[in-house]
Amino acid sequence: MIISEEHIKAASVCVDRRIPFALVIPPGAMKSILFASLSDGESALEHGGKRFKPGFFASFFGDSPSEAVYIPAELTAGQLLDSDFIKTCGDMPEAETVAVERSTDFMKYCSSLRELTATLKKNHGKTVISRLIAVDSTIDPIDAFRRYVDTAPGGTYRFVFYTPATGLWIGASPELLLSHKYGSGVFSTISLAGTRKPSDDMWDTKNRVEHDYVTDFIDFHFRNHNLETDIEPYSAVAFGNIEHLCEVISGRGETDPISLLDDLNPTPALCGFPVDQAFGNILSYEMHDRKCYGGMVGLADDDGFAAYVDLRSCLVTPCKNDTYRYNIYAGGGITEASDPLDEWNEAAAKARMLYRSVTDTDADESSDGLSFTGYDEAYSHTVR
Ligand SMILES: C=C(O[C@@H]1C=C(C(=O)O)C=C[C@H]1O)C(=O)O
Repeated sequence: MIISEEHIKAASVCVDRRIPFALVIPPGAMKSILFASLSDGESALEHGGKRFKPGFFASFFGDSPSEAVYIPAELTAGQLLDSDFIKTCGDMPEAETVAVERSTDFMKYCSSLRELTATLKKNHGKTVISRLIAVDSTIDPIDAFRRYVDTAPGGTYRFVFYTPATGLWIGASPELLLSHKYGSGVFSTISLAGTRKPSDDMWDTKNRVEHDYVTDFIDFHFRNHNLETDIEPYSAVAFGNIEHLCEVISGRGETDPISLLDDLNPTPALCGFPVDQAFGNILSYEMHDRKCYGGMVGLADDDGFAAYVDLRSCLVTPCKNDTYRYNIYAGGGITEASDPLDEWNEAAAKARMLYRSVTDTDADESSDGLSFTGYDEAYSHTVR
């Protein structure tokens, strides 16, 4: 089992006692890594701001690395499972993040997207708009994470973490934002945007246009940091019943890695282009606060760091009667060529695996109007 019983129990103690923690499985890893700490609010960056401190870090959408929350590996699983030790820890603060929000309304989403596409027909560019899918479930969050890990691709960065500032998040990110070994002169990332069914053998123009905004943006910032960019040929990355258009990108040279990360975050894969226009559109047309969705999550050690985009993720809030509210966030790139129903269904397809993990139903069978209904028919029109 990728997550040991000990880590599952230790993570459950952290959830119950609101102890800041992260349980992480990096891409390709066969074992989970646990971080837990009683200290809260410490900066994730070392003095001088040029490196991350060893540990787990996460940030809100649009925040810079210096604002990231930080969890060092201070407490061991053994300590967390020692009830005498836990008694000495006292009570930790409640999460500051109240997450009991409603799912995005289909009609409002469609009218919003119609307005946005009309604006983009004039101004051009791309904006990523997300949906919120809120679902109540009696499935315990650590169990939901275990179920998600069982189904999410092994190439994803799988995480569950809690801090009072962010609340409790579960995710499986297919998107590397930046990895770097200090002093190596190599910076790695991917351009991941464009979504289709695996059965399709073509990437249509809309997907290519959406994708190229991301590649051009990364290439621009790499060059701006005097890095020599190398872009590998297009590939397809599978995520459940969809796949994404991907280019692996590396940059060679020397630059301040934290400042490069700051410039890349968020890329047009989660925000859009031009950046200011996209931020403005998100504020105007999206109907919820993204919180950590679209921010970053990552790991650092003494040698370097790897930061991923916080996506295919949800915020979990404990509710009454042993139920939990799972707020799943999922979106897609909107251009002047977007059709609202297709985009609605594409976001649903991205959320589907997580939805299944946090509930016992398949989304298609759910009767709560969260609507994955019509996915197959509508989606087949999107992807040509
Ligand atoms: C915005 C999301 O995914 C991003 C958007 C994609 C797209 O628009 O095709 C594809 C992969 C991700 O970069 C999400 O999962 O919520």
